[in-house]
Amino acid sequence: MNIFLIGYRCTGKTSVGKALAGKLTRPFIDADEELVKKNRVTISDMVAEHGWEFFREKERAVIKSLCSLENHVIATGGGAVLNPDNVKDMKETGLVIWLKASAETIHSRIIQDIKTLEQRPALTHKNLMEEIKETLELRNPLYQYAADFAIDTDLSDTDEICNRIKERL
Ligand SMILES: Nc1ncnc2c1ncn2[C@@H]1O[C@H](COP(=O)(O)OP(=O)(O)O)[C@@H](O)[C@H]1O
Ligand SMILES: O=C(O)C1=C[C@@H](OP(=O)(O)O)[C@@H](O)[C@H](O)C1
Ligand SMILES: [Mg+2]
Repeated sequence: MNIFLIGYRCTGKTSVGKALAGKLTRPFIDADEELVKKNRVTISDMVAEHGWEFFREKERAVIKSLCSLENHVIATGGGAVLNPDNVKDMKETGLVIWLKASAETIHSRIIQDIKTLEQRPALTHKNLMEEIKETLELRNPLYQYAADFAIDTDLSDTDEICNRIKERL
């Protein structure tokens, strides 16, 4: 079984995934890193040039191929659950863990993370806090449906989050 990490931007899927894979001595793969390597373009440039629909098609291709792996820890991008085929494949081939955080926590991590510029182009025309709240409201039912269980990340560091995940495995 693979372990898939899902959740909104900056809930820690990439950082927790890496650390968890280390602790479980399993290989780690980040779907966004794969997409960038395969297409040789940053997410921001891809979306600026071709739009979100194009990005979602590339993301689907990556997730589909990662679902054929075994025993990997796989960090997805925050919007992977928008495609029901991704959700179906992840549920069939692994355990799906939802990392959660409040809109305030997400906002503060997004504006502080150096990778935001290349990796997290705006999803809407709203200001960042409104975008987060509105998008969370739309996506929360999708994360909920996809996930086997959820972990709150607001008050814990990566190490604590890994330990809490390990307790649930
Ligand atoms: N539990 C946490 N506590 C504090 N900062 C965190 C935590 N998890 C992630 N971060 C920070 O948030 C930013 C985004 O983390 P990342 O792992 O890339 O999230 P995601 O892959 O979900 O977008 C990084 O700057 C990271 O250091
Ligand atoms: O929430 C989203 O729609 C996205 C999240 C990003 O990944 P992270 O969740 O790792 O930031 C990246 O896949 C892309 O910018 C789209
Ligand atoms: Mg990530």
